[in-house]
Amino acid sequence: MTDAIQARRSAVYLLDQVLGQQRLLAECYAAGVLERLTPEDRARTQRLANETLRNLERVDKILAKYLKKNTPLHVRNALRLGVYELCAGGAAHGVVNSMVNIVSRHKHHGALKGLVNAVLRKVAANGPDEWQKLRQPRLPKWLRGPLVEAWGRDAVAGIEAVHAAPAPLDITLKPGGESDLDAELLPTGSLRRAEAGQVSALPGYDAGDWWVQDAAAALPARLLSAQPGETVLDLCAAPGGKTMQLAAAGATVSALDVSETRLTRLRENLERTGLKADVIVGDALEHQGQYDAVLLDAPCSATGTIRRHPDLPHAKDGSDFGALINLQAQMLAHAWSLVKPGGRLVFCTCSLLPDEGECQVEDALEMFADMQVDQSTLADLGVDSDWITEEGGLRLRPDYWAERGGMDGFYMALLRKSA
Ligand SMILES: C[S@@+](CC[C@H](N)C(=O)[O-])C[C@H]1O[C@@H](n2cnc3c(N)ncnc32)[C@H](O)[C@@H]1O
Repeated sequence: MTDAIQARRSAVYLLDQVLGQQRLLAECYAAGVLERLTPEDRARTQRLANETLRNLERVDKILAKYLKKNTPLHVRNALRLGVYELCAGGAAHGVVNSMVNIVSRHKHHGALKGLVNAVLRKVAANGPDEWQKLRQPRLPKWLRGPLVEAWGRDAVAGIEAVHAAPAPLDITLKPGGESDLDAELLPTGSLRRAEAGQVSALPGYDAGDWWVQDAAAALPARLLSAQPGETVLDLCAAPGGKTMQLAAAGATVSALDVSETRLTRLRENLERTGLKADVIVGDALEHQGQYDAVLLDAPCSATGTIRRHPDLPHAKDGSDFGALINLQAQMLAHAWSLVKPGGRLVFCTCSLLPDEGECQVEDALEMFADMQVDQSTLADLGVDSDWITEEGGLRLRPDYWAERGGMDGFYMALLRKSA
């Protein structure tokens, strides 16, 4: 049994954090804000916060009719959640009572419970019909502009259409692992289930036969094609999806990340799957050594993961992207110094912005005379040839394979060093 009010109260708190404090949901979860909830209530809270944020444009359009601009954020967020639930078919009685209860307990805004009751009753009567007529939610202007410039209006509308629904559950199978998962096998080798459900209850989870990894995110390690016995450095490794692929391929893997907290999750993942890697806490820019192959999954805007993280467009405004682009260029240059002559490097980011993908590789190719793009493993990935870019990398977008459920946005390229 879930505690509906508890989950709703926690979801409103999360909305306050994202829309008031510009905190990402992942930061809230890492800080333990949902720790006291049962697994069921935690899942319900996350779903409510995610879906309200995914549909915020529609929700606010409906609320605008009934609400003054200066309504306090906490009250507005309780109403936002209420509108989402009512328009998604939630039972009016339960939704309205919960939201009135949540606002009535607020130490400053309790007096506004009557407003909440009145607005939500009107929304219960008219909201679901109005909702049907509203347009598909758009990305915010600061992000939509650059994406339209890069990919065109139709592509961006296609990306927004995929963002409108929750992502499917994609799974990477350990070689020889349990495959009785009732899932579709994608041409790229990932398994896909339409609904996530309780991941840890699926067959083979406890035995460590597989891990959750978006189909696009599974491709950089396959592009690198690590061989048994090779020394491979995974430079920004946590929480370890790619580390596990490299280790499962039989490589001798070093997994480095600057975040001790995120590395804890990487260690747990390795333990569950029985895979091995040398785990290093450190700054990628200071690491030294020589490796047969390096995988650099650089920190980025994460704009390719919005359907999984619908909070991102609301918590961010693009002001930190310039610093990330500079950091990626520095990391790529340093990572290149760690590759042995004749060795290779995969550079990748889960971004939709060419500045964090294609442009980085074009700049690096100009800077390093001993760097070439290697396309030899692209044909083995099961991707459409249209997705291969001019410089020989691979561009993936959420609207690709939309009829199958789409994929995360990603860029990746395999770079070979002269012997
Ligand atoms: C895109 S995530 C990596 C995801 C990971 N490769 C996977 O497949 O599970 C980027 C990572 O870069 C790490 N990071 C950021 N700055 C770093 C730095 N200076 N040195 C090392 N790691 C860094 C972050 O902590 C984060 O875990």
